[in-house]
Amino acid sequence: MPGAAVEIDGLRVERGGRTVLPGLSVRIPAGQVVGLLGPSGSGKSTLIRAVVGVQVVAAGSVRVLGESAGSPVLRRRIGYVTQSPSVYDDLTVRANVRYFASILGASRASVDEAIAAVDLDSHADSRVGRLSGGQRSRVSLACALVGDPELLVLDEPTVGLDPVLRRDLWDLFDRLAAQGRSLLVSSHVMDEAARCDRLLLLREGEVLADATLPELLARTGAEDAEGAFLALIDHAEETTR
Ligand SMILES: Nc1ncnc2c1ncn2[C@@H]1O[C@H](COP(=O)(O)OP(=O)(O)OP(=O)(O)O)[C@@H](O)[C@H]1O
Repeated sequence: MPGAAVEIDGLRVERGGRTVLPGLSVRIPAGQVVGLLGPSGSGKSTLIRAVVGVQVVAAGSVRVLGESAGSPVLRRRIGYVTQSPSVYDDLTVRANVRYFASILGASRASVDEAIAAVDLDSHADSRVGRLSGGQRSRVSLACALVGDPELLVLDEPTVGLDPVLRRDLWDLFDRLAAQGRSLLVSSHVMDEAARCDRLLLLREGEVLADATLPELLARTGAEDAEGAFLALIDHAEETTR
């Protein structure tokens, strides 16, 4: 197994007076696409926030690329895309990506590369406020890619995208991983599990499974990711009853 991009030990997070992550420990390998899956409210976004260093943590440690999560030196090494696109509506696609490039000290050429990577060349000079929801999320992704990050953390990047765009984005994730980058991608679209090198299934803030899809299928006897996850969740509920 390759080195770790993220190492989490005993992570406890409380939000709104509730314990959301009670004591999570996990290791996310480098150079792979790791899918973070789980029911709504299971803590995926909270875990992602802890990895990028924007979540108040009650206990435990989160190490990212060998540094403490949230450390300023990580800012240039991590690309983070939140669930709602964080881009400027009144600027063009190119101006948005250029803005992030200038913050990160990235080259002009990398602006065009990032726009091409998300297949928005033909909209580079359109104002973001005039784009569709799926196009806006791709602008966000281009802004995250432009700094050439070692770790990309993407919270539901394919929501609202049609099947062709979803496939194209997963192809892009594969290419980025093949270049040695690490990706942590949350999703609740189960067929996307098949595109991940490794899966992390959360349930109620705990890791229910941390395995490859073939391992999960072998363990549960299910035919697909959805069947495997349902079997694991049913099993977990039976044992806690
Ligand atoms: N800002 C907040 N304040 C208080 N509690 C929150 C806040 N955001 C999320 N929570 C709670 O934390 C828990 C985990 O939420 P989180 O957003 O991490 O789940 P998720 O798995 O990403 O869900 P989804 O798939 O619906 O986005 C939920 O019970 C939620 O109610």
